[in-house]
Amino acid sequence: MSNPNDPAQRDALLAKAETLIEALPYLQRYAGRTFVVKYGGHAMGDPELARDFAEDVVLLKAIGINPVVVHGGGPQIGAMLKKLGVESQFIDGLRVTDKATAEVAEMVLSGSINKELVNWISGAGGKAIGISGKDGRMVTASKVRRTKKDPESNIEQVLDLGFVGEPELVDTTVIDTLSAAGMIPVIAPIAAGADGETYNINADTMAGAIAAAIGAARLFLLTDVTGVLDKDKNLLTSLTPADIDRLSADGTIQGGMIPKLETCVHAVLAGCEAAVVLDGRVPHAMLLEFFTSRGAGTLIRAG
Ligand SMILES: Nc1ncnc2c1ncn2[C@@H]1O[C@H](COP(=O)(O)OP(=O)(O)O)[C@@H](O)[C@H]1O
Ligand SMILES: CC(=O)N[C@@H](CCC(=O)OP(=O)(O)O)C(=O)O
Repeated sequence: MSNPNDPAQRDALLAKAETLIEALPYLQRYAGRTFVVKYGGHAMGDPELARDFAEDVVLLKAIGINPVVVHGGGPQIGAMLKKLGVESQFIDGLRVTDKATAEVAEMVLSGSINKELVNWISGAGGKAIGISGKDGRMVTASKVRRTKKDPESNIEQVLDLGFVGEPELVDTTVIDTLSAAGMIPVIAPIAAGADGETYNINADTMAGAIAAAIGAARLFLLTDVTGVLDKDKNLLTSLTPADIDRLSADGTIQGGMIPKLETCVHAVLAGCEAAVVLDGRVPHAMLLEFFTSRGAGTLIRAG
């Protein structure tokens, strides 16, 4: 039992009090606002990290901030496809998705992973509700179109990624209703298109579109690196959309970091105050980033 009168314990308890006081301006500024948090598939493998993450989300809710969780599950979809003997191809960090792959993606994301995360949050004392973009017609997806210049002919080629979608319309009614009722929405990155087809959406893209539609105070993208790194692997602590254009053009940003930063730019240009790419391997990464003045990861602002 903690005893503030015990000189041996006093310093540690005072340090705890100071940490809480350090958080006070942030609590005052962000009470009633929404934070969209993207939890990546890589981070889900570690039960201790999952428990820490769930506790952070529940703590945010308890202090009056509305967390909205969007989850990934790329490695888990990959593992299931492997069991089924299906190989995946990625273009610019996006999984080329035929009809059968879309079915597997929906099963893994909306089924097992979504409910696992709901369970972690319930275990930490929160009331989480698992949904996908299909529920309440929250997200209407459109088919992603990508082009690439053929290096020999210099002709622009259209790449077909199949049922890979991006959020075209976001109706936040379901999120607003759940949040106002004291619940924590946990969202799988699957949505229907206006054509009625099921689309597989990159989880970062889904999170950014939702953050943009809500006008979130923060978009947190938890991943498996310390943040955005330069060519010498040094952490870039803050970036603007112009910096990101430059880093994309010179090849510093690759693979999964491409949709992540495209999403951040989209969100901050649409009114989300700031997006942060941070290391989900660090226990309580989100709380440390937000409630202390030390900050971690890469902060992206409109300019
Ligand atoms: N400039 C960069 N800085 C940091 N990571 C980068 C960069 N360019 C590419 N990456 C890659 O992006 C990965 C993160 O994206 P991704 O694998 O999609 O993560 P998640 O599953 O968390 O969404 C990193 O592990 C790293 O390999
Ligand atoms: C189109 C596309 O690439 N969709 C992703 C959806 C899951 C995801 O984004 O998961 P992570 O955040 O864990 O990578 C996929 O199929 O892997």
